[in-house]
Amino acid sequence: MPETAQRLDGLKAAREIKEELAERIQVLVDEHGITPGLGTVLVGDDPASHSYVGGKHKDCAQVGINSIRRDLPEDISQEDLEKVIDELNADPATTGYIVQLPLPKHIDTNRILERIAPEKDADGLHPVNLGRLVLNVADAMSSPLPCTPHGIVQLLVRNGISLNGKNVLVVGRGVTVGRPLGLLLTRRPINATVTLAHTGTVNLPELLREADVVVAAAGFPGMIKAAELKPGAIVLDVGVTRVTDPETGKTTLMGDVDKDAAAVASWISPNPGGVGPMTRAMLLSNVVEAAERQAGILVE
Ligand SMILES: Nc1nc(=O)c2c([nH]1)NC[C@@H]1CN(c3ccc(C(=O)N[C@@H](CCC(=O)O)C(=O)O)cc3)C=[N+]21
Repeated sequence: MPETAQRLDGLKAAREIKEELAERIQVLVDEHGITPGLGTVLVGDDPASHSYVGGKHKDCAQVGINSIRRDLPEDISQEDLEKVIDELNADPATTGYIVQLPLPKHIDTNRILERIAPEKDADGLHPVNLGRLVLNVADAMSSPLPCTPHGIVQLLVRNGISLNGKNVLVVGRGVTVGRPLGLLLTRRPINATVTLAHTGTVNLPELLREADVVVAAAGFPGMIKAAELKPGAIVLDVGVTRVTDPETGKTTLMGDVDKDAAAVASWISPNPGGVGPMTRAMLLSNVVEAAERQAGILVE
């Protein structure tokens, strides 16, 4: 099928955002003597997690953010991991940091995430920061936004797309994407009408037919088919699943949206090259913003 949809190019938008951040970092360094630092906490040796964390440090080097990397053994105890969190909370060189998810099964993830100092939460996933989003008081002055939802908004805005009054179907209720995205898109002035679908949803085909915008964040490769979309829909493909070909042993990344959707949609985010790079750009943005708050640049 011919591809008619315009591309929501995440690599291009992320490049623009990184250029803007590099200028703000220069101001922080020159005028305030602060070099922002991003810390990553990585437990175990999952290859996908290693590749993501490696990408984040490469991004940091490009824009002038220092990298603080804590790679820890798979069998680390809850107590020892909490000690690392406490160290990063106390380390002035670490402006913001993330704990790469998923953590091993023996670790209580929520207890770890709650221990991160909210002002150093680069993911925007600390209960205090998610709470500010629920209360609709999250802004650059006070707290970070979750990276993937914020990246999706930026990708649309930077392509001149407004969601005002549009029917947005979010497929997936995960804590990093679906749930906070619903909160973000229903704020003024974004003003979207959001439906949050999940594995318990019984009428997904009907919801898809009505949706002006579809955000697929379910983690089931190829689950959204071209024929199910409303013609002209705007499609954001967030899901990433690593699929290994049993014959060649080669691993490829697959999104939640069928490739043929590009013949039906008006706009589509490629995967890879769409929302993923935007998530990383927003992580950098959260670190720079945290440093600006610390420098007193962002005050009311
Ligand atoms: N605390 C925490 N924060 C996260 O933000 C977080 C996490 N844990 N755990 C895993 C997921 C996944 N995630 C991605 C980010 C960028 C790409 C990305 O940039 N992908 C490239 C392709 C990269 C490749 O080839 O591997 C692309 O879409 O073009 C993908 C996935 C962040 N996550």
